[in-house]
This record gives sequence, C-alpha cells and structure tokens, in this order.
Amino acid sequence: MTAQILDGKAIAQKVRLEVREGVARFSAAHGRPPGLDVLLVGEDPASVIYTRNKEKASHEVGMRGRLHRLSADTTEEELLGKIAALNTDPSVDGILVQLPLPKQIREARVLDAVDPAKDVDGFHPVNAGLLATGRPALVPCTPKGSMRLLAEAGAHLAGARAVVVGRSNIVGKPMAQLLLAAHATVTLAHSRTRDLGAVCREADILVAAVGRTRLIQGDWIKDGAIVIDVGMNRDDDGKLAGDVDFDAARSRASWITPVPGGVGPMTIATLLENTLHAARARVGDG
Ligand SMILES: Nc1nc(=O)c2c([nH]1)NC[C@@H]1CN(c3ccc(C(=O)N[C@@H](CCC(=O)O)C(=O)O)cc3)C=[N+]21
Ligand SMILES: [Mg+2]
Repeated sequence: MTAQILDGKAIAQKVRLEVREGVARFSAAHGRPPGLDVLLVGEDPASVIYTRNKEKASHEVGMRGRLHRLSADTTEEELLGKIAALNTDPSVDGILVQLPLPKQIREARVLDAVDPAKDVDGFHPVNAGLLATGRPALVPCTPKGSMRLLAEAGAHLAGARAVVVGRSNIVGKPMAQLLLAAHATVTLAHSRTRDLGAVCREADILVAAVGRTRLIQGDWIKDGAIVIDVGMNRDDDGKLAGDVDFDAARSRASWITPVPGGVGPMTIATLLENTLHAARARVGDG
C-alpha cells in the first residue's frame, strides 16, 4: 500500500474559508469583528515568525488581530497585568500567550490568568477539565486540527485502536481525550513506554507527538493505518522533520500527514476557528 497524503495545507485553507464566512456574519450581526490578541515575550526567532503568521492569518479572515511584543526581561507581574487588561477589554475575544516563556515567568501562573472564555489555546485548566469531562469548550488547536484531518481522511474512529505517542498537556493528553470522545480505544504512550514499537503496531490511528526525529519507524506502522505526525523537529541541516520515518511509513499506511504541510497549518487555522467560537460564545451566540 502507498499512503495517500493528508494535505494539511489544503484542508487548512478550506477551514480558513469557513472561518472567513463566519467572521463576516459575526461582524455584520455585532458591528465589530472577532478580535485575537497574541502576546509574545522575548525575541526567539521562531516564535517571532509564528506569532506574526498568526496575526497575518487573523487579518486574512477579517478579524481584528494584534501582536503585543514584550521585551525578554518582562516580569511575571507585568505579563499578568497585560493579561488582566485583555481579559476586561470587550473587543478582545481570544488571548494567546506564545510559549515557551522566559525562565523568570512561571508558565502555570500565566495560563491560569487567562479568562477561560478567551483562552483560544485551550490551555487553561478549566478548559482542560471540561474536555476531560466531555463538555468541550475551547479545545487545544493542534489536537482539534488533527481530528479534522482524521475526519477529512474518512477515518472510522468508533471502536478503532488509537495510539497517541506523547503525553503533553498541549497535544498528547487532549488528543487522547478527543479520540476517546469519538469512541476510539485509546492508548496514551510516551518516551518511557516499554516496547513502543509493539504498541504502535496495534494502531489503526497513530498520532506521533513526542518531538524526536523519525522515532516512529516504518515497520511500526500497521497496514492501512492513518498516521498523524505532530512532530516539528529541526534536522541537523536545519530542515523540518516529523516524528515518523515518512518514506518508510508511507508504504504501509493508508493516509499520512507530511511535515511540513500537515498538522502545522491546521494548528493556525484552528486557532482562527477557536477565536470565532469564543467571540460567538461571548455574545451569547455560540
Ligand atoms: N501558546 C502557544 N500556542 C501555540 O499554538 C504554539 C505556541 N504557543 N508555541 C509554539 C507552538 C508551535 N506552533 C506551530 C504552529 C504552526 C506551525 C506551522 O504552521 N508549521 C508549518 C511550517 C513550518 C516551517 O516551515 O517552519 C508546517 O508545518 O507546514 C508550526 C508551529 C504553535 N505553537
Ligand atoms: Mg514524553
């Protein structure tokens, strides 16, 4: 079997068009566009590019988008003050604090400070808890975008065996929750899992989110499996590589996401979707 490519770039474009229509309707009905505010602390070059892309993407769908750049030596109190101001600003529907944060700032204190109703990353413990109890509100973008990719591939999730490799709060854990809610039988594996290859070979749906270049080998892929590669690793030569050995996996899977051009573009498109969702919910229209 040679897998079909699950084209995240094309599907993300489709999502953006859907969001653009929703934004136009929202703006006409409420006299203002949905607003997304992104906070970036420091000058990390990759983060600067990512946050600029988010700002640009918000404008392309007709939202009000703002990038707030704070110096690398910003204190925790200063950042919390900024978040408090955005929490009370009625023109702000979505707040995203770009991670990672500089070491003088405690991440948990910052994530806890964002109004859960504006938490378009879905990182606030209230949103994580709602997802875990089957009442999803704002759902983390990468897993939600990955679910959309599975839907576009026509995946049958009910009763399927899904293996998620990686247990982060941002990807692995919420991805496991979403697959479980879709009635898959979910295994949440990670870097310490014994005989990871044998666990992966059971997977009808395999989601790789560990952050180790080509950790997932071709012969770990069950014939006909759908493979979602969340990995974004920089190779020695500076090139982007996933967690899956793509060429080897491709000869066994039925569908597979490339890196780049797979999950990454879906993350940004889903952020826009979440911002529209938050805006609707805040005006009592969600
Ligand atoms: N609060 C917060 N929320 C995030 O969602 C968040 C974050 N912090 N910190 C950093 C990570 C990383 N992330 C990416 C999103 C899209 C691409 C993306 O679009 N990638 C493209 C191109 C990548 C390239 O060429 O460099 C692709 O995969 O095709 C990458 C990385 C969001 N993150
Ligand atoms: Mg791990």
